[in-house]
Amino acid sequence: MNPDNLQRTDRRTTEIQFPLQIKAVVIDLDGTLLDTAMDLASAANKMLTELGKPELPVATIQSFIGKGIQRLVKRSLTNSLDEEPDPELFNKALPIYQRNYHENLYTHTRPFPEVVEGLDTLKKDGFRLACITNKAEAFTLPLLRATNLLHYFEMVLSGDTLPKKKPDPLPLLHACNHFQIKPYELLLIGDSLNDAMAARAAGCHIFCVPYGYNEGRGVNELNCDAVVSSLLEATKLIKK
Ligand SMILES: O=C(O)COP(=O)(O)O
Ligand SMILES: [Mg+2]
Repeated sequence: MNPDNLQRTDRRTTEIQFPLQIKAVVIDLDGTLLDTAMDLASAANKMLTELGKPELPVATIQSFIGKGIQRLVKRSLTNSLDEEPDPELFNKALPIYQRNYHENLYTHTRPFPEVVEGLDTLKKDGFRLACITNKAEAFTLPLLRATNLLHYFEMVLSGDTLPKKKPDPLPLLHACNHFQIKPYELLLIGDSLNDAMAARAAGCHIFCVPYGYNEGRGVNELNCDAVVSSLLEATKLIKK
């Protein structure tokens, strides 16, 4: 085992006691609340077709999800995680992507299993709830409304709501300020390295679900307090 893992295991068993005492729960959208990959991938492939480029496998595009729509478009254009496309091509591609995604925002998108049951339980148990996503607000709000999840959340912070998005801690610190709580009284439930890094940087707790989108990084690699099979499972590890 590498020393980093040893340190992490040690920190978990000595400092973390379950059930965790917290006041608010913040939940990631893509890959945690909603299974959006199919609709995100179809919009990317329609964009590629309109630009005369070959389509990509859905699994490839799924591995590009995590850092917002602009990054997803860049990754789809270059078929790589980090390469920058020609700026002119990107400027042409972005509105094509946005139009296609708007047209089919929730054709296949559904909540993952036990999301609704988990949110009902969190609400019944009296936790304050927010959604924090890297997705642009123009897509976030219609999607949460269409899937009947919007009413659970006191606050929704999208990728373009604040000057910085996850993995920056700003959205989580903004939520702590809104709820008037300390960072350690807030739990983020997410699916990716962006969530884990944001939570650690803010000093919040973090649980990860294993079924989401993680840019090719297995959930066990992430520095989180627990891996939970669903939102409903998460409710068993926390108390007010
Ligand atoms: O829009 C993305 O790329 C990811 O969004 P998320 O933060 O809800 O996972
Ligand atoms: Mg996510």
